[in-house]
Amino acid sequence: MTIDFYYLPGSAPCRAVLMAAKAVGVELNLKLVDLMSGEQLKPEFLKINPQHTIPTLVDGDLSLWESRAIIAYLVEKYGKTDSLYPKDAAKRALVNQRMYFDMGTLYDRFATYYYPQIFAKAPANPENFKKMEEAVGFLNTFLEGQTYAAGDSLTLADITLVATISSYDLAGFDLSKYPNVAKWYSNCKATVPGYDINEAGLAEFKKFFSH
Ligand SMILES: N[C@@H](CCC(=O)N[C@@H](CS)C(=O)NCC(=O)O)C(=O)O
Repeated sequence: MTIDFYYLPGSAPCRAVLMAAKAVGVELNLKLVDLMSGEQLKPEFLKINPQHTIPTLVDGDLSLWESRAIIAYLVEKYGKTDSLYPKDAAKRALVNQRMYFDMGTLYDRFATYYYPQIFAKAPANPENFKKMEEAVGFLNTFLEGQTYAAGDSLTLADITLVATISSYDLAGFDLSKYPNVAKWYSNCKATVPGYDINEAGLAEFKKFFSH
């Protein structure tokens, strides 16, 4: 059965899903949604996702959005093993914590600082920059003595976090001040399946930073 995936290559949460699908080995039927022309607000798309966000996945009767919910579903439904999203309660709890941190803190603070500048030509707010620095500092602490973001092997936490951290990097945020993050990021670039897809998406995302 075809799994439809509504996305844009540059979007960080879409990049996370594309990498996770690659890691799971599941094929997605890619459907571009042009946010710039407001395609997500068309009635056809609102029927699929009334919240009008991408990424959105349609698998049979299931219509699902929120990238971290999507990647958890892909592993649960199609993963040959549970290594990316362990069934063990404590291990899974740690993956979930990192994914919630990514959504509610790390990515949120990136968006709060950069998006008004990119999309509304607003001046930079130094207070919001400090919040971003604090968030990357938290990640640096979580990664102390760790090769991976949660546990001893690659999980969905690494995939979603690297989609975000690569956006920080692209925006010119200096990651070298956070040695654990820098080391982990470099390891992710070499080990996350489909990282080349993330790179290609970043090239699209870059256009917003060059205007
Ligand atoms: N927390 C969501 C964020 C989704 C999101 O905000 N997507 C943006 C693009 S990166 C979007 O679709 N914006 C269009 C809109 O909200 O109308 C996720 O991780 O999937």
